Amino acid sequence: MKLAIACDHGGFSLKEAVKKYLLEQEIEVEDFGCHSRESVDFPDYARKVGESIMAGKNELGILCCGTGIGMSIAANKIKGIRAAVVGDVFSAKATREHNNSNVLCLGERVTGEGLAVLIVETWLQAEFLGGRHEKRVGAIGELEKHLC
Ligand SMILES: O=C(CO)[C@H](O)[C@H](O)[C@H](O)COP(=O)(O)O
Repeated sequence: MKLAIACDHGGFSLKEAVKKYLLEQEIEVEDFGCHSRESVDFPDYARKVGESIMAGKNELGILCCGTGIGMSIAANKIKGIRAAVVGDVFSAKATREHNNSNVLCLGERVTGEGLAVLIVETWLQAEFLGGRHEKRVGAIGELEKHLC
C-alpha cells in the first residue's frame, strides 16, 4: 500500500513520528512536507496529499497540523476525498468501516504521539464494511456534484 503524508509547522513532530512508525511497518510513504517548524499554510499540504490520492499515486493519506481540523476542512474540498479528524481509537475504526475515509487528520497540539500512532494503526487495519454504508458514502459523492 502507498500512503501520502504531509503536515504544517504545527504538526511537524507528529508527522515525523507517524512516518517513522509507517516505515517500521514497511509501508511505502510519500512525504509531501513540510520539513521543519518554519511557519507554512496547511491548505497547500492538504492539497498535495488529496491530489496525489485522486491521481491514483497514493491510496490513503495522513495529514498533521495543530488540531487536524484545518487540514480536514481543506482536504474535504477536493472531490473524492473523505478526510476525518480523529482523536480516539473508536473513531479511527469507525471512520474506515462506515465512512470509507481515505485521509486521516491528526492534531499534534491535541493528541499525544503514542495515541496518534495507535489511531494510525487502527485506521490502517480497519476496512470499509460496505452494505448500508455504501449508499451513504455514495450520497456524499452526490453532494460533490452540487445537487443540493
Ligand atoms: O489549521 C489549523 C487549525 O485548524 C492548524 O492547527 C494549524 O496548525 C494552526 O492554525 C497553525 O497555527 P499557528 O498559530 O500559525 O502556529
